[in-house]
Parts: sequence; structure tokens; C-alpha cells
Amino acid sequence: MTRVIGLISGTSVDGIDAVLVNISGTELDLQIELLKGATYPYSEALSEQIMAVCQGAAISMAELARLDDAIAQVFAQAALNIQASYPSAQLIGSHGQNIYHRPAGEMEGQGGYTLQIGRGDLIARLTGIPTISNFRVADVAAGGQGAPLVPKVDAYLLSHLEKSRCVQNLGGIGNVAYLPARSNPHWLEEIRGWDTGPANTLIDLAVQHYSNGAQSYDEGGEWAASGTPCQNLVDEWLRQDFFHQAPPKSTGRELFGSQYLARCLLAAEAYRLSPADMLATLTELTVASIVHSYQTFLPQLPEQVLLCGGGSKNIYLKERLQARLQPTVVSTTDDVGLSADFKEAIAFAVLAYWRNLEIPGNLPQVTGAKQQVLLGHIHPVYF
Ligand SMILES: Nc1ncnc2c1ncn2[C@@H]1O[C@H](COP(=O)(O)OP(=O)(O)OP(=O)(O)O)[C@@H](O)[C@H]1O
Ligand SMILES: CC(=O)N[C@H]1[C@@H]2OC[C@@H](O2)[C@@H](O)[C@@H]1O[C@H](C)C(=O)O
Repeated sequence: MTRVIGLISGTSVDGIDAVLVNISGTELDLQIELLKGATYPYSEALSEQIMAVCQGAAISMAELARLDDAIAQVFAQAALNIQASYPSAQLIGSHGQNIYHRPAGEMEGQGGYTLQIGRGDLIARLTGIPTISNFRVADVAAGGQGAPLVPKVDAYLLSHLEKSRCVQNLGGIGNVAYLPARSNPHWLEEIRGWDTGPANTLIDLAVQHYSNGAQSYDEGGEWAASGTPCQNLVDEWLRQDFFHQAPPKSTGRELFGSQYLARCLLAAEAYRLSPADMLATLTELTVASIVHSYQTFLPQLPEQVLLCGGGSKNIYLKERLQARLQPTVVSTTDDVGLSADFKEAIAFAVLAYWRNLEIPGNLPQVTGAKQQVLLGHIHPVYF
């Protein structure tokens, strides 16, 4: 058994999700025990700076180095906090903070480009714990998207012997892992996964816009639930290329960020929507993009959908997904015993554990990589 810390800050840029887990086994016998999970919010200043850089603000190399150090420091502190009342962890898997992602295929002949900062060597130095970081670059080097990486972990923690499942993450961006029933002898090769598009990025930006910054997200989806979606707009927005592009595919705030929302707001002017109607419409875009991608790119609809990520707490979003997907049953990973809040952090603990054992972490049929590869750079502790 290995005690591992998993750290990630996602596209919502709200803070660091940290977990301390005991991991044993390797793949089919993989087992995790969640000892502790916590979210450590970024300071407002750090979060604003990261968000500005994600949205294309110019930054000097010296500022980038300072930002990289500052993020590594708060990640290291998160690691020290999460293990405070436990014996020291043996390994850290740190996803870091994504600040730029250019999916493979976007620039002819160049491959993808992906950058997560919060350097692992500084985390290792500050915590005294060997740290694995930069998980996405090896997959990109092998011709893949570098995302999503969680599906292989989902496969071993969340697949079911008899039932086919989709694990749908609703973070800033949404992603799916389709897991055939394990009784199917070809279940592993038939796993699929991709980024489904915006989950909460546009909803959050619209909430901040309409509340003049007083609210950052739509708690429980209550604001959207008080409005009515405009189906014409949803249909228009769904014509966007990304939703029709066949997997492998990945995306980020580079596409579904503030400029995208500005175009949505402009298109909505003709319909004179109230803020509640607009939020209902953006929530419906998330729902419709997920349902459309399942109907278009899966061999068959799954029997169950397990939600995770912050959007799994958006009751309105969950109800709309259930209404559009029935008879598929929509629940959360919590309902099958895996924390919906901390699944991504747990996944990066597992990916680090696999890297340490020299077990590849990517699924080529998901990311489009030419082969399975070891994910992550190892940063030892130098005494
Ligand atoms: N109680 C809630 N009600 C509605 N929405 C919520 C609630 N709690 C969190 N969220 C939404 O979930 C988002 C954060 O989700 P999460 O932490 O999974 O994203 P992330 O990990 O940053 O993103 P990604 O998975 O794209 O990297 C918030 O920005 C908010 O929109
Ligand atoms: C570049 C990057 O950080 N992408 C994230 C982001 O957040 C959700 C979606 O976009 C996802 O596919 C990916 O993360 C998850 C953890 C993954 O790789 O599985």
C-alpha cells in the first residue's frame, strides 16, 4: 500500500483540490482509500492573475516564472495541510494549474501544446516528498490530445461488471468516459472518452456578469431553474464545429471562455431574454452538448451516467440531463462510493502511482496518442 497525495486545480480556477489516499493493487485490482480531501481556495489576487493569463493577457517570462513559483508554493502548502495529522505521504501527483491548452489537430503539422504550471521540483523541495507533475506532455508527444487523462482511472475504479456506464465530469469543461460492462471481453478496447465542451465556464461567467461579480456560480442551478431555455439559441450554438468534431477531442477556456460568452450574449439580444432565461439557455447548452455527443459518438447509450465535479451539485442541470437521457439513470459517483468532489484529485494520485510503477496512464483510443505512454515527470527529493 502506498500513501499518495493528489493535487489539481481545474479550469474553474477556484482553488486546489487535495486528497490523501492509500492506493494498492495495479489495474483490475486497483483499490483506493480516501483518507482526507479538502479544497484550498486561491487568494483572490492569485486567482485573478491566473484567469487573466488563461484569457490571453500578455506576461513577461519573469512574471511567468514568479507565477509558476507562487502556484507551486500554494500546491506544496496544500500537500502539507492535507497530510497534517497523518504520517508523511510517499508520493505526490500534482496536475498543477492548466494555463494553456491547444488541442492536437488545431494547428496543421504542429501537434498539440499544453502547459500546466506549479512546478513539481519546487513542490518536492518544499514538501520533502517525491513529486510527479507534467502529466499531459508525454501523451501530446505521442500525438495525443493530452486530455482527458482520467478515463483510464475511471475504468478501474468505476466500471461495472454488468452495466455500461458513462462517467461525466462537470467542471469548468465537461468530459466523459464511456465504460462498457466488464463482462464484455473487449470492454477495455471499447472504452471511449472526450471533452464534451463547456460544463460550467459559460454559466459561471454569465452569473458573474449578471450579478456584477457578487456571485461566482449558480448555486444548485436555482437561478437557471427560474428561467426558460431558448431552444432556438441552443440549436444555433450547437452548430459550432467543436460539437460535431469526432473524438479524440479536447478543449478549454481558450474556446469556451469570456469571448465565447460575449458572442452568446450578442446572439441572445434578439430574443430579449431575462438573466434567468439566459442562464437556463446556457445550462441547456451544456446538457444538449453532452446528450448530442453521446447520441453521435457512442456505440450505444449507457445504462447509467455517473456525474462528478462541481456541476454535479447543480440540481437543475442534473434534472435536465436526466430528462433528456432517460431511460438511462443519472446519478453521481458519490452514489457508487467515489467522491464526486475529489475524483479528479484522486485520479492524479493514481496516475502518479502508476508512473512510479511504470504503468502507462493514457488510453490511446481516448486521447488519440499513437501508443500508451508513461505520464508525468518524476521530481525526486535531493537531500
Ligand atoms: N453547489 C453548486 N451548485 C451549482 N454549481 C456548483 C456548485 N458547486 C460547484 N459548482 C460549479 O462547479 C464548478 C467547479 O467545479 P470543479 O471544481 O469540478 O471544476 P474544475 O475542476 O475547476 O474544472 P475542470 O474539471 O474543467 O478542470 C464551479 O465553478 C461551479 O460552477
Ligand atoms: C488541459 C486540461 O487541463 N484539461 C482538463 C480540463 O478539465 C476538464 C477537461 O478540460 C479535461 O479533459 C482535462 O482534465 C481532466 C482532469 C482529464 O484530463 O481527464
